[in-house]
Amino acid sequence: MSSSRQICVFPSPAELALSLSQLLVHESQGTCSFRLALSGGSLVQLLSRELPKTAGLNTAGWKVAFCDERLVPFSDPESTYGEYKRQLVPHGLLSESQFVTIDPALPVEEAAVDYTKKLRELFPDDGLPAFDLLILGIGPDGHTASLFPGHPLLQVTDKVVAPISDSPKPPPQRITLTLPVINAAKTVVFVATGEGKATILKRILQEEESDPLPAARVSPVRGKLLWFVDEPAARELTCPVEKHSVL
Ligand SMILES: O=C(O)[C@H](O)[C@@H](O)[C@H](O)[C@H](O)COP(=O)(O)O
Repeated sequence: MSSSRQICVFPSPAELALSLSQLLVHESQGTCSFRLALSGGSLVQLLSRELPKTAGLNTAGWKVAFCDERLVPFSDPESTYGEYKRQLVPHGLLSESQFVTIDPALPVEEAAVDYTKKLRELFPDDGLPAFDLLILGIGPDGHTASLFPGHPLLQVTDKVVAPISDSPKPPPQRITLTLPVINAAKTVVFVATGEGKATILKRILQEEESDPLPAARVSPVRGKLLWFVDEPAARELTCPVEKHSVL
């Protein structure tokens, strides 16, 4: 478990989204290059509602990649990039060229290799890509990105991006950042809302299991780990948390 873990509890998803947007302003200000990786699921709506109205946000130097992506055409409602594009590009907040996207026409193994090359261009130095900020979600099974409990991908240490073709959460074919890349990030923020996440959140944050859930394996090597959760998701937690109210 990370020693610098910070658990921030918000009364509602709206307050959480406001704080997350302020974190993005804070982390990206004063840098000419800000490399961010986003997740799909409910995070898309949460960010898309809040970011366009966030004061002080300068996205000019942003490059936006994905913690995982579903191998479907961008026009498919299941495409994570497709959803962000539909929500954020019309506002002029980000342009299409700022996103680092998969090639959904490739077979899944080749899509992972192709995405690795694109990330290597984004991080020209040797070694593991170290994103400035990663935003992750969690599933009710404890998965994060497309790393699922008990799946062999949890053991992968020699790849930046891995393919998965048997994802228990549809669609089955996806690509995902591997754990070493997630743990190389400078800041990792988990976002979890709703009482459907309460039980798994307690397991992830409070129980030291011999075979930890994927989300419990996230512990940035040199970076910081933040949890942004709402009150229903935090309901079962008995560990120290910070209560925030920003509205
Ligand atoms: O492709 C995906 O589905 C996501 O990237 C996935 O990892 C998501 O972040 C979690 O499943 C949480 O999803 P919710 O926020 O919708 O519960």
